[in-house]
Amino acid sequence: MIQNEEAKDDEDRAPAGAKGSKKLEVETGSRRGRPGGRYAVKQPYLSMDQVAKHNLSNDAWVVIDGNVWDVSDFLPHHPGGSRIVLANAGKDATEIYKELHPPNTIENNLSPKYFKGRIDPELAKEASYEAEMKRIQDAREALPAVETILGLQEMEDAAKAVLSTKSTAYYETGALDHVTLKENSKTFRKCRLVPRVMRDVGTTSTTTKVFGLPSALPIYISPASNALLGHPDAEFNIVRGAARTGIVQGVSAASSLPLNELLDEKHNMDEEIEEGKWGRGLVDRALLLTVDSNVLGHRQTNEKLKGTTGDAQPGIRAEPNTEWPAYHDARLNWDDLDWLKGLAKGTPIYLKGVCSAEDVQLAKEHGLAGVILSNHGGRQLDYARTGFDSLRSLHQTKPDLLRDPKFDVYIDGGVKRGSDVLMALALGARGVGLGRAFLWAQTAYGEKGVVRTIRIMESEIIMAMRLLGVNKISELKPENIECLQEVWR
Ligand SMILES: Cc1cc2nc3c(=O)[nH]c(=O)nc-3n(C[C@H](O)[C@H](O)[C@H](O)COP(=O)(O)O)c2cc1C
Repeated sequence: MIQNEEAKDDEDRAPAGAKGSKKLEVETGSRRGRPGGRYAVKQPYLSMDQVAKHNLSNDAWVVIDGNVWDVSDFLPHHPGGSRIVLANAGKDATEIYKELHPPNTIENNLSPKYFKGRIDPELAKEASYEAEMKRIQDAREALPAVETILGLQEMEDAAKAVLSTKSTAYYETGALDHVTLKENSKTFRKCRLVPRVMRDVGTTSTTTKVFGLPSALPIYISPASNALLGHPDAEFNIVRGAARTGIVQGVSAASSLPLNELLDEKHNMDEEIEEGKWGRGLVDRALLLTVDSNVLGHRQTNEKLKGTTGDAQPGIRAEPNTEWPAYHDARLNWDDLDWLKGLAKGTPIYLKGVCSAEDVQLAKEHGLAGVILSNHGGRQLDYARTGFDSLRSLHQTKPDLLRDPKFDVYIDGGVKRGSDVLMALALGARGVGLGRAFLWAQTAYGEKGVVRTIRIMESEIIMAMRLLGVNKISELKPENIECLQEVWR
């Protein structure tokens, strides 16, 4: 493949890897080789079987976007080495080519004589689907054992290896320029933990209540849509993992599986888990009203990939559903809460997606059970501040709201380590949500990935508590944390 990150659609520019390619008959900067252009000749479609015969170093064809190219002469000049090209000879190489090259690299650099024809677009689609299946299957087989995954970043990397480009983009993306998205992952770096020493921490306990429900840990699974893009068992993986470990799961209204099926699965888990210590009874509900999504955020990465192929996975729905018009309503306002409270019939309601201390105050005045300080994983309003910064601001401006035993404040966004969780708790959050972490986990290893992620967080939380000199969650105090003055940076 031609590896040239820098190459642009520039008429005067040397071809990709120009130095090494000089001997080759490439048309410098020319677009004449572009299929369908000036030199395009009407000819019957080629079949993939025909292409497959050209898989030798002196006779190598590849298919890119349905166009067939003879790359035999180019092999020795490929800046990334001939081996990678040869490995794709006789095949549809669209996927790997696109990962490594700017658009039109091949068209702009190879002479038209190397253009052999086109594959029937329908067949090309099928071939690239099959190539993607094969890549995913191979990647799954190459995944390391789940027990060897040591941190949440490793879990994310494992998931990305087995996901299609499009599904990765759907999970990963943020709104517009990703300012908030990137900020989320850095937000905890502005603070430091302040340990106390010589305290007996031999009996550390992480148990607490999250959304009024008993929880083994001060973390919960934040609701996220479309788990089915990552794994055929989708949200079942998450239900099972949460039940096994005793943490609370938020279910998205845009979940790929219906709520009643997830609740049935929860009951089944309760039967299965002998001790039932954490599993049983947790189908009690709290209602999270997402208020940062009155319109769907502007996610350009997803929009760019709309209608492209290569998103399919074995047994998995191909297109992420990014629409759900019924779930967005620009008219949503505080007066709607009376209506919702009527429907909820006493089920506690939490507002998810609050940033400002004034809105936290309003939520309390409206008799709600609490709020989640969140920017929706950076997917809604770019430049919105982070959940953690909102918590810091609340702590500075209205600390009483964080001390009210009848009103809970949670945060989410960018949480990857046990220390992140402890920082939030020290400032008064009751618990911390993780969104993508569980999408990645179930994608890579299904239920086992979800359990592994929770166990990793558990061990990091316990370790950090002990090193901080804290035995119980309720012992975490603002004295345990010191932060830079700026709320964002
Ligand atoms: C792919 C994806 C889908 C999401 N879907 C929803 C949703 O349907 N409802 C909702 O309230 N939040 C949704 N969220 C936001 C999460 O609940 C959570 O706020 C966010 O992911 C936290 O950031 P993190 O991913 O860095 O942990 C989604 C997030 C992602 C990444």
